[in-house]
Amino acid sequence: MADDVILTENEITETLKELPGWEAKDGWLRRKYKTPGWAHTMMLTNMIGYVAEAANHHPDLEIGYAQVIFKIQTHRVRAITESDAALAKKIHEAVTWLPSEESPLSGFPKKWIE
Ligand SMILES: C[C@H](O)[C@H](O)[C@H]1CNC2=NC(N)=NC(=O)C2=N1
Repeated sequence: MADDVILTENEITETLKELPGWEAKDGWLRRKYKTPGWAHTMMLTNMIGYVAEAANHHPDLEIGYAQVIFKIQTHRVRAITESDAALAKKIHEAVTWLPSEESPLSGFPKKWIE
């Protein structure tokens, strides 16, 4: 496993350009995801858990009826590292994915996770 590479302020700013709706606050990358309700909140939480375990890099989560607040930093160094940016990008890709117009998949018929 590579050593923890702590991101500079400029690198964090550049990272956030690729992460719509995210912020860097108090040494954490953070994003609030709004869900259609409790069932989607639970599915989203489990998906995050699965990806985090596969990555062996874990967020802090705050779960509400129709939202999940995702916070990530590298605990070992108490700072935002390349690992945090990589996990945030993967999670954001998975959370926001819906079928394209060209896809044979119809997609969830109502409001999805934002
Ligand atoms: C032993 C295991 O690899 C470490 O505890 C991992 C697990 N997940 C982790 N997640 C995060 N966010 N930071 C860490 O330092 C970390 N360390």
